[in-house]
Amino acid sequence: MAAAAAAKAAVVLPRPVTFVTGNAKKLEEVKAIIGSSIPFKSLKLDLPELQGEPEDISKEKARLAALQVNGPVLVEDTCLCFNALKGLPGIKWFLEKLGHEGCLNNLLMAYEDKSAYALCAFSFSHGPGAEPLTFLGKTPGKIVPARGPTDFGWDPVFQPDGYDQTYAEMAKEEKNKISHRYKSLAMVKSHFKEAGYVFQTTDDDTN
Ligand SMILES: O=c1[nH]c(=O)c2ncn([C@@H]3O[C@H](COP(=O)(O)OP(=O)(O)OP(=O)(O)O)[C@@H](O)[C@H]3O)c2[nH]1
Ligand SMILES: [Mg+2]
Repeated sequence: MAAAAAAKAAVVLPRPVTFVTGNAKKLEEVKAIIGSSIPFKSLKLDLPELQGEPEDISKEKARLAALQVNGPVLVEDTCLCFNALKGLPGIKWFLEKLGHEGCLNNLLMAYEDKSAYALCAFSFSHGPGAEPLTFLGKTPGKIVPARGPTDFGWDPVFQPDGYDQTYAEMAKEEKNKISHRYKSLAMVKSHFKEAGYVFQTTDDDTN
């Protein structure tokens, strides 16, 4: 077969990827982890809080975001899952309504098993109508009484396995080397590297 025929044609995308999120803390971490490896900009949109399995929620978020952006998008859905509760509670309303003690500690009072995992599902869609690709990153740990700064969700009550500190107590750079988000984005970055996407940019695409 001729080399030219064997070479994979580059997929051309109409603009840089838009990372769609309504969560400023997620965005901070995503910027730090992605660095300059993927050309992206961010857009603050509050997408609907869907219910279901994390992978399905993430894909549906990507479909909705691609329609709104009319171009390639990255979204993520993150959940904190308790093994004693078969992966629940997952969703953010538990934390928002009940707080760290009420929700995440008291909920586990009846169980000896305090083990949990943080799960991040990034989805990438080429654009409206394209089937999203999903990348799952998981960090195992346990639920502990809150320790450390309280500026990001359940970080103070999640202590990753192999560490004495909660996510909240760790330096950001340390969390970003082991987190669910880091692991999921490592797969996203590999995908982009292998796919070799070519981005066409317009004047509207500057941050
Ligand atoms: O302590 C934390 N450490 C983290 O690393 C982390 N990542 C997400 N979260 C929280 O978990 C829920 C996810 O819900 P979620 O994925 O739907 O996000 P969101 O609605 O805030 O933003 P988005 O959906 O617009 O992207 C929200 O309450 C987030 O604040 C985290 N909390
Ligand atoms: Mg959300």
